[in-house]
Amino acid sequence: MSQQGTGRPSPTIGRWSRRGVLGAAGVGALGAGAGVVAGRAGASADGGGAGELTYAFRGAHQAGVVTPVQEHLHFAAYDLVEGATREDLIALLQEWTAAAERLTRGQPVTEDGAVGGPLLAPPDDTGETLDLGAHGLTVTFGFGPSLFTGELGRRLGLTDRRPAALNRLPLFAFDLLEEPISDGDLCLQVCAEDPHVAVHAIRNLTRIAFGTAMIRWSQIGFGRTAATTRSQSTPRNLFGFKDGTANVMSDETEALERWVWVPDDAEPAWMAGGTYLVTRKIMMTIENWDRVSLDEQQKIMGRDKKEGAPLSGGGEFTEPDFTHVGADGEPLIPLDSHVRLSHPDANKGQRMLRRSYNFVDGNNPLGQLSAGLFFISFQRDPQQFIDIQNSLKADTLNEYIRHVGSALFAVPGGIRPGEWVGQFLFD
Ligand SMILES: C=CC1=C(C)c2cc3[nH]c(cc4nc(cc5[nH]c(cc1n2)c(C)c5CCC(=O)O)C(CCC(=O)O)=C4C)c(C)c3C=C
Ligand SMILES: [Fe+2]
Repeated sequence: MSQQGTGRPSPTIGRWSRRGVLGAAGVGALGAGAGVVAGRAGASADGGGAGELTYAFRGAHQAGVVTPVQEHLHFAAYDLVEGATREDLIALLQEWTAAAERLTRGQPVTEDGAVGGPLLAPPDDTGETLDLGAHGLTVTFGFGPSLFTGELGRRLGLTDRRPAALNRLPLFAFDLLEEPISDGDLCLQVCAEDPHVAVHAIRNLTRIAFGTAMIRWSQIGFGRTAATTRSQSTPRNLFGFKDGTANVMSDETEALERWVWVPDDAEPAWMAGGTYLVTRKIMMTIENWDRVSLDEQQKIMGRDKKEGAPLSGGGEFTEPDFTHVGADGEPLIPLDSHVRLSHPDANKGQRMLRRSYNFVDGNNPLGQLSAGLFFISFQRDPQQFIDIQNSLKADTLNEYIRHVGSALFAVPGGIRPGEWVGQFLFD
């Protein structure tokens, strides 16, 4: 059985159409390679389950952007090691492509895998997910600004390939960034319905990178805090509020073209069909939040806690009405509320696709949970994030959160059979 997970992206998007290779026959042949087609191939002994869910690795766009948001995340940013060459990077991207494609099918990283190789050599695959299946695994590749700049950019011959929009994110008001958990030359966003599967993917892809790139920072996330299809329920973040209600959804074709996917005629050409990925590690002082009254919590968010409805009235999906005032003459959705300040009305109409996760990294010495939101957004131009984040300067939510990590990556478009992720960067 196979199912169409979401609307299939237009086959005329990006690099795919530019090279003019997609006639009607081509589209048909690529149907299952559009990056968002989900399948449950075969049936397991126990009648099947989430383990069999797969998303196509190849398609007009990389998987892991509009794909229905999975429950688990393992995100890793990498730096190239001292002396790594252009050839090393190309070889790494080719190996990562081959391994990631196999993993997303529920297979080990190579044909020999965990148990099929020589007895006297370490196995190619670490083996801890041998019996688990794909669990809807996606692997999304990104390139950081530092890959294109300075001595590294020159050594890799990539200085003139940097998209003008790919710069380190600026320092925002209230930022308390920690350098070791910010930025990076490369990134892999791995999402799956099973945490073991996500961690296994990062573990094995990192192992493949040995000698060329090493992890700079990484983040495990649980419990998606966004939806990308209306068929998914809206999840809640660690402040207990529904998060993702007004997200750009995978069937909003026009909005995706306008706000998420880099267009066909954009510069540089290798970014056609791609997007820009922002990560922000945001600590949430949940112990302080938990001492705030329900009324105040709702005013800070601008939505009610139970339904996620805007404080101006209606249900979860009713558009907020920022003109409504209460008996006291004050706006029902406060001027400094998160929803008012992040809304397109306050941001020149701009939107973004959010794909964030909750995290708890143990606790601090005061016995408080080191909890927060690993914010991930995808946008056609990083300026969308920059504008919205600047607008959040006046947000009352800032009293309860602290941005400690920040990164921007260029996510190249999807690939066809025989190609490898990032190939057109090196043309
Ligand atoms: C710069 C972008 C954003 C950051 C950083 C951010 C942090 C953040 N958000 C919440 C909780 C909620 N956010 C909600 C909506 C919302 N947030 C952003 C952007 C950022 N949030 C946008 C663009 C939107 C949508 C605005 C709109 O179009 O109406 C909501 C409401 C429900 C929803 O629509 O998702 C909640 C709740 C937290 C806790 C947080 C930092 C920890
Ligand atoms: Fe938000």
